[in-house]
Amino acid sequence: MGYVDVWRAPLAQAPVHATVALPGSKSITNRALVLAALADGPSTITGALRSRDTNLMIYALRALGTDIDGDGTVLRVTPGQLGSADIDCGLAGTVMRFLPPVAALASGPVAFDGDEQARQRPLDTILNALRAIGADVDGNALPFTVVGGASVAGGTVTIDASGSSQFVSGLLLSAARFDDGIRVHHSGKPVPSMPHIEMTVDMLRAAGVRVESPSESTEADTWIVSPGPIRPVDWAVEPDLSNATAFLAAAAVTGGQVSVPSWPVKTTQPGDAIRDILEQMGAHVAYIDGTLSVTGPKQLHGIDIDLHDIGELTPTVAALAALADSPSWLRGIAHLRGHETDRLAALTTEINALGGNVTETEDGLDIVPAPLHDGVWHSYADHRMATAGAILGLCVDGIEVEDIGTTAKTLPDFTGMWESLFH
Ligand SMILES: O=C(O)C1=C[C@@H](OP(=O)(O)O)[C@@H](O)[C@H](O)C1
Ligand SMILES: C=C(OP(=O)(O)O)C(=O)O
Repeated sequence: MGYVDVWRAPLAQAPVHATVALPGSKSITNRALVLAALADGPSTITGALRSRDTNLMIYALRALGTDIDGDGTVLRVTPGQLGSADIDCGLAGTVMRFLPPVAALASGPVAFDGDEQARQRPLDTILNALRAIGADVDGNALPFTVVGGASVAGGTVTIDASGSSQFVSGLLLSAARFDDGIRVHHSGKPVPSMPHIEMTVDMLRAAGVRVESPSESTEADTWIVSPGPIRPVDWAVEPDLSNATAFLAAAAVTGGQVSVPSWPVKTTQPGDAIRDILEQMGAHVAYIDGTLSVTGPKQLHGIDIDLHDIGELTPTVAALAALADSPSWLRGIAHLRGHETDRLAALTTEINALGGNVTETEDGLDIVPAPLHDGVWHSYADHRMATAGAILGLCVDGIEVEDIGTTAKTLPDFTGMWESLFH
């Protein structure tokens, strides 16, 4: 038998009371790094997340020719000539979807590979889109090679982005550097995670790039980026609100109170939606002087919710729902089958293995609360599966989370931060 790395999730003996400062957002950090590498001068990034996904982005951009200085949360990024490189994507969607368009601008071949599980994640949409706008790409999934030709024609491309918003974000982030910019038209079922595309558009605009998004253009589902320079920016990264949701959930399920400082007043991060979700489930949420505080009720209630725009929150919401006093229906998240793992299957299997009653539907999960018991919670190399196990472990004695270390994808000190909830 092989060695299984298990972590005994702490049971909350009393309501959790804590203030938790979260490190920077993965999504904002990795966008800032790409834009800084493509800019026409040096940028700084403060409050950068340092985690597996962001370190992979840093190593990849350095390999491509970018100078990135600083080993902490303050980074100085100086763009360089983009050239041949070998890129390890790990399991990071942002690396495998944001960098192929950058690689197309390099002066030679750029080989991409990643974790075993990453080879299952959908990529053909963006690789085909790159071919359609003049890039030379060999392969349709990891491993693949982009043979950079120092420039990309750009122009109009129609894609089906119903599998991931990152296909659109990836194309838009580099497009100002294409000869003709880009006009991306989506055709297919609705695009998920739209706030993440708004995040891309907002950050491009902050870097001086002209972008038309569907809300302003006459054409639905169409984004247009004009060719032109990407300006250097001093980026200040917001805390990662998706990672914050697990800690806020700790208050919600134990009847305690957790506060997260530096919660942005206005943000495109999907994690902001946890405020409404927790209120709907019966928690009290207060936002005072930039600090978000959640106070848990005696008992949480179920929720009927479309998570299409905020799919990243599903593992947290599923854990909350499994501990509620009435059924929940989580809808609009078929695309989660292409995340780090098939999250719909993983959540169903793992909650049911503890005695739960979850049914996987075509586009989500039906969760009927049932008494849960001890057992091993498998993570499937998915950071958010691991944190969902930790949430359940607060209320169910004897949950052992296998591969808790996988949380390092976006939060290297997860266990330290989680254990600090009890001091
Ligand atoms: O652009 C981004 O930073 C992200 C977009 C979303 O991807 P999908 O649209 O594939 O869900 C999200 O789930 C992922 O965690 C991060
Ligand atoms: C889907 C996720 O990550 P990725 O950026 O790898 O797609 C996630 O963090 O929930």
